[in-house]
Amino acid sequence: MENIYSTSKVCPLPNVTWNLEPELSEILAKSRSYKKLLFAWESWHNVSGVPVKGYYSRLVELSNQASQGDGFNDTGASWRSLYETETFQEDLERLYKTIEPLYLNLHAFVRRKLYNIYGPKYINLKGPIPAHLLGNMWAQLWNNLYEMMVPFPAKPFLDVTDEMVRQGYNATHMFRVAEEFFTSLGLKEMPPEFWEGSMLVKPEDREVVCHASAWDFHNRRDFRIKQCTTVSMEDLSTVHHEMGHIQYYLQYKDQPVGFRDGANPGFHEAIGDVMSLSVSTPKHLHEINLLESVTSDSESDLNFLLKTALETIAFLPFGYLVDLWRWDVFNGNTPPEKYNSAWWNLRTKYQGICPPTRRTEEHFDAGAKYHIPGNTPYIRYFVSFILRFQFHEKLCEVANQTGPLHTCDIYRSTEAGAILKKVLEAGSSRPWPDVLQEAIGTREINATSLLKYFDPLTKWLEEQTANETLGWPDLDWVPPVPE
Ligand SMILES: O=C(CCC(O)(O)[C@H](Cc1ccccc1)NC(=O)c1ccccc1)N[C@@H](Cc1c[nH]c2ccccc12)C(=O)O
Ligand SMILES: [Zn+2]
Repeated sequence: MENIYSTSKVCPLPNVTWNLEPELSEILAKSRSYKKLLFAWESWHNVSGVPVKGYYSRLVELSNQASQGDGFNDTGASWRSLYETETFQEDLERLYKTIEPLYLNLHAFVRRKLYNIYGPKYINLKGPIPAHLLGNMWAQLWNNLYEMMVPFPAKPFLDVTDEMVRQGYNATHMFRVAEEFFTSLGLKEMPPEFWEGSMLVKPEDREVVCHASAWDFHNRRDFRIKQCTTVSMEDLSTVHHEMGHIQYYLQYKDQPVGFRDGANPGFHEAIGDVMSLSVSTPKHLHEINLLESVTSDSESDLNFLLKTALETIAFLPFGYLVDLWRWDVFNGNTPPEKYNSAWWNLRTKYQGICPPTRRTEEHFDAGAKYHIPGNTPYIRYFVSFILRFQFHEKLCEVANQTGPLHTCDIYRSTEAGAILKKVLEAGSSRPWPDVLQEAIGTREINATSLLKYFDPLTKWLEEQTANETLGWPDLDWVPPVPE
């Protein structure tokens, strides 16, 4: 299934082939042509999803057998057990409810902006947003819409992709920049084996799994990243994300092998992204010469907060629903003949999006997202996106970063690095609530820090959407298919 996903191609013309990376992702990110976006979206979902459906239902059977052999009811139960919390699913629902109001405001704001671009034919101001218009193949990150909805365009533009290209950035340099951020905190540098063994760009001569990943070879020396890096700000974030995994590996490499894991899977996913919260600030981008001028006033702050919300708040419903769908598949509530309707029910219920064209049970749209054919759990990202802000708040405090949380940059703070180092070297040797308590003074994962971070934006978004319909009461609306 991973091979089908990684080698699927769309051929719009006889001698033109589009892979997911980079061609199709770039179209979803940059095109504003409704029809071109629809072609790319529908082609990818058909070519990558449909062929894996049969294999997937077989994987569910085999995986459940293995999990039952381990004493679990099904694979979903096995995956959830890693969080060692009896009330895990209730905790998640409560977490989601605390951030849902902010998501609804962001959704209404973005829908109105898309209405101004695509018009009433394709955007229903009381309905879900067509899934192919959000700048990302899965509508999971909306950062590529930022340039179309900058609140105060007169301020410096915060996506530094063009500047990175202009300065001749390449993949290796992006990884060096990320490494330098980690070492500035007193954390470890990448060992020589990392630079020798990693695959940082898509090779010309062979098919590879382009979905980024970080690997521990369990010999306490070899740690590698495989990433088809392109020069963009979005990929700079992924570089930090992957290097966060390597830093965790490096810090816990002397633990017994059974403890060489994150305190829980959400911890492993959060480390690199905590760095990104500092790196993406205008102040930091200016410091590393990617942003010519930096203005610190409330309008610039709102520009930055909106961009960050498009990369984090927008993700939360998707981060939540993927395993809501999968847990029901593993426990039998969702049989193969309901895979696609169950997927789209959740996609509309939580994300407020709809398929841009009719989807049937002939299709398997969950299979068009790496982690399904790759059989990689997903709730870890939802947990990490919340946890990231709790770490950020604490690290900013110890870094003596006064001022609003969203302007904080922990760069060069060895005090902040020391807090993180203790978390990382513990690996999974102690229960995660103990590790969290020792690091930031609370035993629970909660959205308080996240809501505090976005507070200025929340108020502004509420004003902006005062006359909008929040949510998508026209639940069953779908856009017309363009002639
Ligand atoms: O999938 C990834 C990054 C890939 C990974 O680093 O999480 C990778 C996935 C993977 C797992 C297992 C086999 C192959 C790939 N996970 C790891 O490399 C990894 C490393 C150590 C421990 C656990 C996982 N991100 C998710 C969520 C995400 C989207 N945008 C983001 C921005 C920042 C952080 C995460 C995301 C996604 O793309 O949908
Ligand atoms: Zn990851």
